[in-house]
Amino acid sequence: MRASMLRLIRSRSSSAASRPHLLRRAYGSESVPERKVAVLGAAGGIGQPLALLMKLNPLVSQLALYDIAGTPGVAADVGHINTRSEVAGYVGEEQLGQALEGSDVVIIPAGVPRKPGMTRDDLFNINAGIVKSLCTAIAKYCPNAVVNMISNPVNSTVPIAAEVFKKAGTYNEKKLFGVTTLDVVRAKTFYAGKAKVPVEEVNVPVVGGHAGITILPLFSQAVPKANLADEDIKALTKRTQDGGTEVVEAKAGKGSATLSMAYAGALFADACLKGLNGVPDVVECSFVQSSIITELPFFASKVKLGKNGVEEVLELGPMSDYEKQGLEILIPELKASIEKGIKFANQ
Ligand SMILES: NC(=O)c1ccc[n+]([C@@H]2O[C@H](COP(=O)([O-])OP(=O)(O)OC[C@H]3O[C@@H](n4cnc5c(N)ncnc54)[C@H](O)[C@@H]3O)[C@@H](O)[C@H]2O)c1
Ligand SMILES: O=C(O)C[C@H](O)C(=O)O
Repeated sequence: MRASMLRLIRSRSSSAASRPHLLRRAYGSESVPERKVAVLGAAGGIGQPLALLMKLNPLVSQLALYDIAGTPGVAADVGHINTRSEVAGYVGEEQLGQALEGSDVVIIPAGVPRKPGMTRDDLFNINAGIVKSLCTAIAKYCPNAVVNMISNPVNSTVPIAAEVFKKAGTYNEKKLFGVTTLDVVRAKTFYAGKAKVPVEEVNVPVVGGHAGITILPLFSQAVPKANLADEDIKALTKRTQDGGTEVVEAKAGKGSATLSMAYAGALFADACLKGLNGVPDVVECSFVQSSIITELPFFASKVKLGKNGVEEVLELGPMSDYEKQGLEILIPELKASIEKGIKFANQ
């Protein structure tokens, strides 16, 4: 999201916000299409700040906030912010169809979070069913939408979504994304701190999946370059892999990452919207259907985003021996999580 653009929108009066043609002029000759974004689980720990951040995004014209409870309040609150999008709250299954209809992007942070001592896979029993029913509705009401899956365990919920869409005859592998942006956000932050480089200049690809050792940051490709010792790289890798657990333990039973996840989710949704709008060279890491990288059907890697979703899954690039070893080790665990999701969706 361009800060200058946001300032321009904010400086317009609220009456202009209800007249989209005036907002179009604010972008000069650029045509900014209407885009509907739906957030499922919008009253939750991630959902609320994510709703706020999507309300601040000038690429969004309609924001649908859905949950099983609490969304009228969240929608009324966020809806008073004088930015472009119209906000509506939807509550309960009978309003899910309305929330989804016409959506370009659906973001799913619905489901239970971890408590200390739990793995992400421990969430499977509850979250798999939630994701299955939400994806069944997506297939019915907005089969062409880009889906950003946040609900854990992402390594299994993305395959569940794919199977549900396949059964409904709506699966488009270019439009289903597991959101792994928080791993990239953490890797950037931790690397900048250790390498003592400005964090806003840092880039680090993170590949594999989104749980423990399946999270593989490629610090050998980090920019700006820094000559960190092997021990430092190992510690940074471990901290990135355990980033979620670090937050779960610090919150001591009150859930997992919500604010940093909302930031990461908003960043990834913004990249998807830019891709849909034809902005060139939008590249983010994401857990997607993948055939060129490993034998696994899904894998997180750098992905080029375009008007149809995934435009290209990019190769991993040169890796250190330590990273190659990490890649080998993660494959059996990631494979099992993917298979678990596929099996669940088909039973
Ligand atoms: N991908 C990632 O990097 C990442 C990061 C952080 C958290 N997460 C995951 O995101 C999920 C949500 O975390 P949270 O902290 O926001 O949890 P939360 O409990 O605070 O919020 C979850 C929300 O989902 C709603 N919900 C439950 N069932 C629903 C359904 N059938 N339809 C719609 N909404 C439903 C709940 O009412 C609640 O408001 C968890 O599974 C968590 O593990 C993923
Ligand atoms: O760790 C969790 O359970 C939530 C999330 O996957 C995270 O990485 O913070």
